[in-house]
Amino acid sequence: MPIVRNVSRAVSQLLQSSGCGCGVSIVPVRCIGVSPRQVASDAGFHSVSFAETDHPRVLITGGLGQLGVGLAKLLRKHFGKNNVILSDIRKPADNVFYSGPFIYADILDYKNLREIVVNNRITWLFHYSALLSAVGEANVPLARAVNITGLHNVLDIAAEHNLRLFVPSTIGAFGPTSPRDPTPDLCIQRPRTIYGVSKVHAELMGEYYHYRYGLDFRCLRYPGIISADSQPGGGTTDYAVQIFHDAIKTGKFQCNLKPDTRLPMMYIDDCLRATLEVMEAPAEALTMRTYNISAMSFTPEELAQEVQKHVPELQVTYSVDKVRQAIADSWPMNFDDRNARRDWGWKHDYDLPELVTTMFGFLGSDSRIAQAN
Ligand SMILES: NC(=O)c1ccc[n+]([C@@H]2O[C@H](COP(=O)([O-])OP(=O)(O)OC[C@H]3O[C@@H](n4cnc5c(N)ncnc54)[C@H](O)[C@@H]3O)[C@@H](O)[C@H]2O)c1
Ligand SMILES: C[C@@H](O)[C@H](N)C(=O)O
Repeated sequence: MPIVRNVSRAVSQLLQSSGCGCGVSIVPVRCIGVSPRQVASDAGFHSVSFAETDHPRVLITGGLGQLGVGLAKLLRKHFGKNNVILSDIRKPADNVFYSGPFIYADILDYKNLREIVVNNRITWLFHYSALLSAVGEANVPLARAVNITGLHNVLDIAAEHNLRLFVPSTIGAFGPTSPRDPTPDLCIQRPRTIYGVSKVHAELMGEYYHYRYGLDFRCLRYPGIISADSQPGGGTTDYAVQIFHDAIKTGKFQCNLKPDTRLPMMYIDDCLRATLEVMEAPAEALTMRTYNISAMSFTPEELAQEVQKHVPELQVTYSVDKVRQAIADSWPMNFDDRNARRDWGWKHDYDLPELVTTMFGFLGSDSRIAQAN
């Protein structure tokens, strides 16, 4: 009994002393072991010049998905090519492999991840590995492992090595009982997908580590992201990328959501710029550690009409995927991002017309538009 009392006294003292989130010295260090793996010595990022050390040393996990390669490109422009390491468990395409440092990193392998962070003196970590909403429902055990166990590894390593940590969340962190039009930063969050549950968990764990251990955790809830030169990884908002490819290739598009399904969306350049901006924001400016960010919101029907301004002969049909539709029906229709705009000056550049024009500019639709006219 006295032991229990002593322990609970110690815990309550700890909790009281760490409430401000500043300067807490205890971090969740896991048992130190010898890693069986070695980072390749020819990876090309060990010999940095002195000037390069002024910049953050960045690691991106899950970097070969829809967003990671673009993020690496943006960060390399700002911090230098060799200061940004892209990682994934997949094999990179030639152009990605030769554009800057790439390394194999499985976020479920704690020791390997720690070794990469230590050997490369990483100071900022962007944690992009995840299974998205639709693929997550198709393989719940894997989604749980990658999205939850993987996050635990990343959090511990980040806290142990004093990293600034970015973890993206999503509109999918809300559910049918959340206010949907608009959805504020702070409201009820009861998502019905393993993806959403894992992202709420990430938000809460990151904030807990911030207040408990002083971890510099930063998180943005992204809308559905639309990009031209990278493919989405199995989400509910994927249709909004596919329509552009199909419009150009076949002039026919079969949408897997109902025509009036309204969801928040964003062009990739806005999303990546927001990510860099929140990471660079002074800590004093951040009144919260998890922010909604918003740009536009549309339905498949509205997107199709805008696309048809560029490809008038596009034929759109609807064949609803029940799983994706149920997910979309539980997500926000509009996102309230006033806190991000107030605290660190978030401002989107792309609305729907600019998005569609930019996508066709990238995908080289000129010949098709010419044919249509
Ligand atoms: N793309 C969007 O519309 C969107 C919207 C909201 C939030 N997000 C979030 O942004 C992040 C990046 O999204 P994305 O669209 O690039 O995802 P994606 O599905 O395209 O890519 C995820 C990457 O994670 C990797 N991965 C899977 N298991 C791994 C493991 N064990 N170790 C290391 N890597 C592993 C995959 O190989 C893949 O390349 C995710 O966390 C996602 O939840 C994306
Ligand atoms: C919105 C988002 O997190 C992802 N694009 C998905 O649909 O799952």
